[in-house]
Order: sequence, then structure tokens, then C-alpha cells
Amino acid sequence: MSENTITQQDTIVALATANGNGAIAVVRLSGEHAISICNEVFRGKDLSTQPSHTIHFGTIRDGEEILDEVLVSLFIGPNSYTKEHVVEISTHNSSYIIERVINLLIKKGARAARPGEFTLRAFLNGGLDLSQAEAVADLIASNSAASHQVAMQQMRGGFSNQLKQLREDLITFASLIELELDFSEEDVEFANREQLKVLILKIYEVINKLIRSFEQGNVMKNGVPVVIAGKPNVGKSTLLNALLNEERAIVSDIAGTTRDTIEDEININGVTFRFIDTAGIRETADVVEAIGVERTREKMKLARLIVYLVDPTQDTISEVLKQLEEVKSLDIPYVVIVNKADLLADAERAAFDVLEASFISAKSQDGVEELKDLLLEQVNLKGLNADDVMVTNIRHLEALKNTQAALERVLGGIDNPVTSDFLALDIRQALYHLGEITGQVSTDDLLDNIFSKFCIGK
Ligand SMILES: Nc1nc2c(c(=O)[nH]1)N(C=O)[C@@H](CNc1ccc(C(=O)N[C@@H](CCC(=O)O)C(=O)O)cc1)CN2
Ligand SMILES: Nc1nc2c(ncn2[C@@H]2O[C@H](COP(=O)(O)OP(=O)(O)OP(=O)(O)O)[C@@H](O)[C@H]2O)c(=O)[nH]1
Repeated sequence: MSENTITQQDTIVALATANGNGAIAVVRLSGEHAISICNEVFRGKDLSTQPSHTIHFGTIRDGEEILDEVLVSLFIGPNSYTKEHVVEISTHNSSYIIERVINLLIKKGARAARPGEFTLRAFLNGGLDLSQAEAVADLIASNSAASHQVAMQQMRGGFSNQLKQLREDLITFASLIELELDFSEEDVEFANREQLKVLILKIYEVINKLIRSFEQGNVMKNGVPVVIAGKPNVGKSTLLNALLNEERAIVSDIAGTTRDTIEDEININGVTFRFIDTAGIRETADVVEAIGVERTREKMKLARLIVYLVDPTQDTISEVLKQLEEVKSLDIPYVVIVNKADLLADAERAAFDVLEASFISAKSQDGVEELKDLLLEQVNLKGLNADDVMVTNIRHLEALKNTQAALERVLGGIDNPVTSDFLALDIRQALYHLGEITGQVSTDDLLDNIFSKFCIGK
């Protein structure tokens, strides 16, 4: 932590709002000298005598030059986001004003903040734990009801409070068992093995549930990658357009015009579906197309759901069944959709019954709404409880799995008694991995890695 704790003495400054349009920009300062630095350039009330959580009108001056008329908000540490003194200057949103104000504050002793440094400080000062800090980034990136819900839950404590309590309980046992090591000659048992087992099983249950929540959580956070597959000209691009409701992909009569993959998103009932439009699946001698076909297979493997499109005017049942063998072999959920239903007489439809497919007409948009319902059904988010805590972060998932493995070793060590030192070792490992999630255990590298992905000013 050396670097972080040293630089924490600096007062940092950054633009907190986005670059670009908007009426107002907020320049944020955090650190020991935030108030005094601002006071030097602010003409209005003396900020050093004002109570926390107050707003003051005045001007920002560089010497006698007035840079802007502003509002200054005051947060006196530790009652702030970062737990340090925080001052926010709301200026008019001009890139010129912003640059002048920030440079002026730097001249008066502040330093430009690094990406995520405000939130890093909130973490280092105990305002947020690590999983909550990570959720702040997820919240900013959230763009659907589902991704917003999981990020908000995590930011407000989510599973980390629960994990922290369980970790405390486990620490008590670890200490008792380590005490036994000091008396190893005397064969004493300070830690009741039955109670330990009950606790471990309880933690195990919680961890297990969290691990299982990942798939659902991941879908909510990142959306569902869907591949629309099918032979050339079955209407994949037309369907994608119908779903996106705009002309994104090129539609043409010439087979194989979709040469590359185009990704796009739609939101169905708050869940994001990321569609990947692909080149047709077929053997081909055309090199450019062959690349497209290979990519289709690669893309299909990335999908969580495959929409397999059939053209009843072109494909025969036996051909389709053969193609579906290939789709099945990928072991990814799929739905079969017969397109161009407008060209089918009712009698002809019956021939496709074996496919248990839905019929649509991408061109006239018939059945497209029903297809959306079908997609939602496939990802099965209906059973989702709004209060369910969800893991969405791969780092957390890894730590949970490592915790689980260590707990299994502890359980094994209780059932087939091993010496206290082995038990203590495995408990310490479980504690370590649990602590990784909330940041009770962390390294500079890990923190760098997490916070460098934030934007500047956050
Ligand atoms: N202008 C502004 N808006 C913002 C933030 C900010 O820093 N500034 N935030 C962040 O970037 C988020 C809000 N987060 C915040 C969290 C705590 C405190 C705060 O003042 N906490 C005090 C007082 C709590 C209270 O009165 O109940 C405290 O914790 O003691 C402020 C913002 C989103 N909107
Ligand atoms: N009658 C009818 N024609 C359709 C329907 N859907 C697509 N088509 C037509 O089928 C042709 C091929 O459609 P595309 O969407 O380009 O097919 P694709 O599967 O993307 O084709 P590739 O780019 O070759 O892979 C176009 O002429 C579309 O207008 C439909 O529901 N009914």
C-alpha cells in the first residue's frame, strides 16, 4: 500500500462531470487542503468557517481576473464521499473555464487526480469496501434496468456485509485453533470441532449460492449474447433489422452479403440482448466468405442463445435437421424459427411441425414481438427475485471458488481429523480469499488494476 498511502496526503482535483455538452461542470477537490486551496481562489464567504454540506455563491479569481461565477459545495471530512475534505466547484460548462480553474487549483497546491482516485480514497478511508467500489464503476456503466439493479445492490452492500460477518466468525475459530498450536504437546482442543463444522457449512452454503448466482448476474450485467444463425439468404439481416427496428445491417437479395459480424443490442423488459449478425453457415470456396463462415462458428460458441433461422422456401426438412445437429453439438440453448411465413400456405406449414419451430415473417415483422417473448423465456429471468443478491464480477467469482475449495479442505480435515496446524492453514486460506472480495486483503497491483479502469474524476 506504500504508494497509495503516501499519495493520499495530496489534495487531488479533477473534472467530475463529462467533457462536452451540458450547462454546468463540476470540478471536485479532495484532501486535507481542499478547503484552504479553494478558499484562496474563491471570492465569497470564508469557506473555512462554513458548516459541512452547505453551498456558497461567489467567483473564482486568478489574481484579479474573474474566471467564472460559481457555486461551491462543502463537505467537511469525514462526512464526504472520500471521507476527506471535499469541495465541489460548479462552473459554467466551458472547456476553457474548466481548464483555467483546474490549472489554477493545481498552481495553488492540488494535484491532478488519477483515474478512480476519489473512489480509491473512499475505499482506503473505509467509506466503501472493495466490492462496493467496483460496483460504482458498474453503476456508471449500467444501461439497463437489470444491470442497474445488480450494480445498485452491490454498491449498497450486497453480499459484502454478509461475507464480512461470516469472516469475523471464522477468524474467531482460526485464532482458537492457532492457540492450540501453542499447546501442541498437551493435546487440547480450544475450538469445538462440531461448532466449527456448523459454521463452515453455513459459510459454504452462502458461498455456494453466490457462485450459482453468477450466471444470472452476468446476464443481468452484461446482457445475453445471441447469435442469429442460418444459411445465406434465410433472412438473418432482415430479422436483426426487425428486432433493432432500424436499418443497421445490409439487406440484399444476393446470397452471402453479410460478410462480417455486426453487433447490436436491444432491451427486452430491462434485459439487454446483444445480437450478433453473422455470415451464413455453409461450405464455400470464396476466401472472404470462408473467413466469415469460420467467424460464425466462433461467434456461435460465444453465444448464450442461438436463434436458428430456417427458410422454408429454400431449405428442406432433412437439410435443416442436419444443420441442427451441428447447432446441437455446440451445447448452447437454441430456438428454431421458420422465417418467410408469408410465403407459406397453411398446408405447407405442417411439413415443418417436426422442428417445433415458431413461424415469423421478418420482412413484415409478423411474429417478431412473440420472438422477443421467447428470447426472454429462454434466459429465464422471470424467476428472479428483485432482492436476490447476485455476483457479477469474475474476480469475486474466482475468490468465491477459492474460498469454497479451502472450506472443503477444512471440512475434510474435521471429518478425518488432521492436526490443528493443517486445519489452521486451510481456514487461513478461506479467510484470505473471502477478504479478497471485500478488500480486507488487497495488494497495490490489485487496486491499481481495479481503479485504473475507472474514469478520471470518479
Ligand atoms: N455532487 C455530487 N454528486 C454525487 C456524488 C458526489 O461526490 N458529488 N457522488 C459520489 O461520487 C455520489 C453520491 N455519493 C456520496 C456519498 C456520500 C456523501 C456524503 O456527504 N456523505 C456524508 C453525509 C451523509 C449524510 O448526510 O447522511 C457522510 O458519509 O458522512 C456524498 C456523496 C453521486 N452523486
Ligand atoms: N418474403 C419474405 N422475404 C424475406 C423475409 N425475410 C427476409 N426476406 C428476404 O430474403 C432475402 C435475404 O434476406 P437477408 O436478411 O439479406 O438474409 P441473410 O440471411 O442475412 O443473408 P446473408 O447476408 O446472405 O447471410 C432478402 O431479399 C429479404 O428481403 C420474409 O419474412 N419474407
